[in-house]
Amino acid sequence: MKTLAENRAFGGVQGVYSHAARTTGCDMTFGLFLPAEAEEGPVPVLWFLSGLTCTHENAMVKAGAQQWAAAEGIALVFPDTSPRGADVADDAAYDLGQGAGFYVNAAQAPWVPHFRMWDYVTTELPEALFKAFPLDEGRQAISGHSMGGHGALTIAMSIPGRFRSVSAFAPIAHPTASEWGRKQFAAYLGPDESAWAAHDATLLMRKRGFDGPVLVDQGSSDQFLDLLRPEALAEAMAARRQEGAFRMQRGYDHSYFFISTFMEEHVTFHSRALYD
Ligand SMILES: N[C@@H](CCC(=O)N[C@@H](CS)C(=O)NCC(=O)O)C(=O)O
Repeated sequence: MKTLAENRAFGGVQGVYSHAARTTGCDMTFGLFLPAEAEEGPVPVLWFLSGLTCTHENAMVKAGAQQWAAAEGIALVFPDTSPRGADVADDAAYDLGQGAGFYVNAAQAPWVPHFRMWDYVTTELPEALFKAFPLDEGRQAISGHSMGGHGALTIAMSIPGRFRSVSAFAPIAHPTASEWGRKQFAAYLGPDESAWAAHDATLLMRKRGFDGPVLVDQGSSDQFLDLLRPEALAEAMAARRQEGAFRMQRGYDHSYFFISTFMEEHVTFHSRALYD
């Protein structure tokens, strides 16, 4: 584990670290905010998965989460969104390849050797984090934006018991019925659509839901609404009688101005579950 930066923030430390990852076969960089309480012992942790074109850095510098996490004594993890490097496959489009890992394990060329973001985020990074930092493995929550909201929802529903709460900002809510999903699943997972269902938040909500509270915020002026398909997830939550809330926020778009506006509510939402 290499320390790239550590800055004092809100009484805690905002760090950036990198490590050689076996799942993705390349060096991976992540951000980790530790609140002051981490000096005394393990603290609860909130994962934040980012969207298309993002690195570990976007949410770390633009979401404004640290002040609220510091107030609640919660750590924040900001993973990267894909493997990276000159020898890692890429695509000219912004929504495929580097910066667009979609939190899946690729099953076909040219993505197979490196694009294993599901394994990286659910297995390898947690192992590395809980070994190296004072984080409480028994108190985890997860959130994310857009492609990262898709990642947060699908991971939370697929690993019952790991996360106490899940939230999302403008998630890609029904990727098997959207070009933000069909294109990438065809590329990474292959043409057999039966393999795609495990990575669709709406389908997972219909099938099993989440054993804990769910909070989804969506801007009504989001420029990507037709690709995100929030109504499908809202319908699935209602049909399942899922604990939680789906909120349309009038006039907000897809940007980090929207995310930072509602970040305090998301952190306190998770804090209630983490300290329950
Ligand atoms: N219009 C963008 C679409 C990508 C986009 O809006 N990405 C969102 C997540 S889906 C984001 O967080 N971008 C980085 C940022 O705003 O810092 C593009 O074509 O590059």
